[in-house]
Amino acid sequence: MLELSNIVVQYGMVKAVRNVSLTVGKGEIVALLGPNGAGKTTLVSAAVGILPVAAGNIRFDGADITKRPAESVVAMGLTLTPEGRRVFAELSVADNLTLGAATRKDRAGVAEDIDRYLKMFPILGERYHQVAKTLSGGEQQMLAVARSLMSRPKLLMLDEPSLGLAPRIVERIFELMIDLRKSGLTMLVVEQNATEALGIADRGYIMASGQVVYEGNAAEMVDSEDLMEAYLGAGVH
Ligand SMILES: Nc1ncnc2c1ncn2[C@@H]1O[C@H](COP(=O)(O)OP(=O)(O)OP(=O)(O)O)[C@@H](O)[C@H]1O
Repeated sequence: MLELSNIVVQYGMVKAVRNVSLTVGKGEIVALLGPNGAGKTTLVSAAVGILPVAAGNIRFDGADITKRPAESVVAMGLTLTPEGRRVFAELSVADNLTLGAATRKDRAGVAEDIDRYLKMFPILGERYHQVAKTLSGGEQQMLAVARSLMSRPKLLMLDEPSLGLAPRIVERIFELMIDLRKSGLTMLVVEQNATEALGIADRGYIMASGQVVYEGNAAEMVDSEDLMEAYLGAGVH
């Protein structure tokens, strides 16, 4: 469904992503792991058109999207929930959700989806008219995910969805990903919680210093203590 080939992304003269190739098949959950500064956020930002690629090719759902602007990529069904619970802080939960559907024209479908996601995230229903900045960290992350889902993605990329959240909320986020997969969503998840991410993923990639240093079957990766130790060190819980 998504095919990144030999991607290079630069900040000025610095190559943050160096020749990375990665694929996500329909229905898969793929985990993208690696230490701080490895280039994971840069890679997913480039994949959705937020950052330009200096070289390489991006294909999504049969089309070349390498040079497409971000809005057009979202409209095609490839959406990123960025790192750091980025919601519109001054807007209500309701407005955040509606804005998530900005690329859609089917009003009735949007209303149905709001109902659906309020059922999936009951806390957002309780806080429906509250401004987002008054929500707890976990609630804001739920809102960020729900807002992304409002664009009706075929493939959702989640950048560190569990970052800074209490263990109980982290567990809830991972359960949610399992539910979303059952509903047919394909996902790429960037995570520091390597063990948990590989626990729900089919395959995993490990990046270090801008490159993919390992890729493999998630169950085999999580069982390999040497691998986890070598590449992920303190990131392993
Ligand atoms: N806007 C920027 N300008 C210059 N350098 C940047 C910028 N954003 C990131 N970098 C650099 O690019 C490299 C990759 O950063 P990136 O945020 O993609 O890593 P990451 O794997 O997502 O890390 P983390 O797990 O800490 O979020 C780092 O060396 C970082 O300092």
